[in-house]
Amino acid sequence: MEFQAKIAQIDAEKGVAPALVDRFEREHDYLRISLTERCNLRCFYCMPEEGVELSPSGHILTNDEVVRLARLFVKSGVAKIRLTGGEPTIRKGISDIIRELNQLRPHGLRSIALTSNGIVLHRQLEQFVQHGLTHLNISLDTLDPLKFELMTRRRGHAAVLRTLDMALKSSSPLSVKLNAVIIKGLNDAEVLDFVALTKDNDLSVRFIEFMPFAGNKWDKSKMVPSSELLSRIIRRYPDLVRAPDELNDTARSWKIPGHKGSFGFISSMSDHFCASCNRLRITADGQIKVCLFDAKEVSLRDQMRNGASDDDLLETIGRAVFNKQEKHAGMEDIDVLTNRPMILIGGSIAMHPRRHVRTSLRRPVASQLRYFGTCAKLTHLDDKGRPSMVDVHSKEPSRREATAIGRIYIPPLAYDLITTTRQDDNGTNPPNYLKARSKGDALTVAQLAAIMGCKKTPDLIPLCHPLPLSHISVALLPQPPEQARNNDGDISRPHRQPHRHSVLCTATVSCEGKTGVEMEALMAVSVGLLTVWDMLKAVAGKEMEIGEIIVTKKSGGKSGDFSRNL
Ligand SMILES: Nc1nc2c(ncn2[C@@H]2O[C@H](COP(=O)(O)OP(=O)(O)OP(=O)(O)O)[C@@H](O)[C@H]2O)c(=O)[nH]1
Ligand SMILES: C[S@@+](CC[C@H](N)C(=O)[O-])C[C@H]1O[C@@H](n2cnc3c(N)ncnc32)[C@H](O)[C@@H]1O
Ligand code: SF4
Ligand code: SF4
Repeated sequence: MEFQAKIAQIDAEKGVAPALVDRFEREHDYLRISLTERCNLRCFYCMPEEGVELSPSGHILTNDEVVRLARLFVKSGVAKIRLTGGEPTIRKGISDIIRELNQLRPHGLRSIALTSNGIVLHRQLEQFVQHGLTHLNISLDTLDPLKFELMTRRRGHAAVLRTLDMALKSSSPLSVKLNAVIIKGLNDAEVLDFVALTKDNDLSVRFIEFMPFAGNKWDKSKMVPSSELLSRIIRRYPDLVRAPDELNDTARSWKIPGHKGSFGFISSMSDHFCASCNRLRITADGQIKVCLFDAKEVSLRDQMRNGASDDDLLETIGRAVFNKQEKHAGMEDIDVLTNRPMILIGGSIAMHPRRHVRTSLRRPVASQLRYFGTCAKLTHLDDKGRPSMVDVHSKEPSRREATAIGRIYIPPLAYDLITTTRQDDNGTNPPNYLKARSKGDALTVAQLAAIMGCKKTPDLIPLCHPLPLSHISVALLPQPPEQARNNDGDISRPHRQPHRHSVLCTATVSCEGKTGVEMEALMAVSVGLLTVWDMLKAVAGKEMEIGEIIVTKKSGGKSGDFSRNL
């Protein structure tokens, strides 16, 4: 035993393997494993009412696969594993999984944790603890049985309370936390009742900010910032004090002097804790997901079933970890549509039928590889993902040409100003620099700007080669709505707005060189359109819109000719 403790200590001190360290030097020693996509509740904030399409059972990791991955992660430095779901307690064999995880202690696993809704857990809790469970988080959002039914769309309040009671009385040491997702106007008035639970119980209550996931109808106005809840609690308990947080804890904790327990806030939305993030997750169907809010996933299950070695798996894990983002997007920008619902992440039911979510999430193998940069690499990144200019010294120069187009939508008044002689000003009071100018001046300025911008491309786009351009031609064509509809023909493009006035900018650039000139053509169009904006902003600023910038033709070079019909 002493020997095992020694090994555990050495393992703990050696930190995590490089594969578990990301670009921001975050060491990932906490793994969340989802054991199932199923659940016996239907919490409205976690899954859409219509449910989620479940993966076929053969796609879910087997117990052996779960344990194999757990062992690999622990040997690579993971010290804490949390079992989650769906509802992990309804997975057959969970007790065996906990027992097997317990065998990983000599390799450095210190905590075996479980997050559960507590509905059926009271039947197995004692056994789980005997098998090695050390930390239990029970989710309970309300102390009112009727509200419970409203929030979870199922019954079972009494069963959860029974589990909670049993956990608090557990004979073996068990850390018990209670998770409550707080929703404005629904359960935020119960916060003080939850805090009161900490008086006589060694319990950590955590108030969780409502987070957006596919299908959960998240709305900022339903989210109660942690700071607001804290102010309410301070009004009732002015002498509360900060409580120590565990390293990398999601919660900021507080304690009321004399209370046995504590309470805290998981402010994932208003004050994220990404800088100290040490978490990785495996979904029930065996995908590694490096961030809760990142839709990218790669299948460890498929690799295992195709005979991958532990080294192969670790390499895949390493690439995924390396590419982890610094933090999740801001509150309004989180792209919930491409992510899974929470229940499928572990810790999802989709806006779209699951099939659709699947196609965007489960990438075919080739595109997964592309994502991790092994096969079709981004040409401006080197093997380590650092920016690098492409070396073209061995390429033969050839004639290259590219055409790009783009459009700026403008209001009718602005359209009149650039297409009408200003002497007959109709009293609309245009700015001085547009007054008394003849038709087309603004567009001439934009045309010259586009040509100058094109020549500056390598100065602005870091890894673009400077090229000896032989010709730049730029045309800016004002189009009334009818004309846009008649001769443009590109109405079918998704963002096309044929009912609006616009200026279509076309740039064709050519050179005798070793690389293509599409960046130069795109730059010319972009700068031309921005200059139209600048010239018209005094009369049209808020109503203008630039878009539809695309390459329509390219010729020369090894990749051959390309043309995209308008
Ligand atoms: N942003 C973010 N929030 C997370 C993550 N994991 C869990 N959470 C939040 O924490 C809440 C509670 O999740 P739990 O399953 O109890 O896990 P935990 O809080 O990480 O557990 P501890 O190990 O006790 O810290 C979830 O509802 C989320 O709001 C994560 O990786 N990122
Ligand atoms: C997805 S559940 C899985 C484990 C288990 N079924 C449970 O409810 O505890 C894990 C945690 O995520 C929380 N959760 C689910 N949807 C959430 C959301 N939209 N915002 C914040 N937390 C959420 C739940 O309250 C729960 O505490
Ligand atoms: S939070 Fe999600 S997974 Fe957990 S009990 Fe509710 S519906 Fe089930
Ligand atoms: S949002 Fe992503 S990076 Fe931030 S704490 Fe959660 S998992 Fe970590």
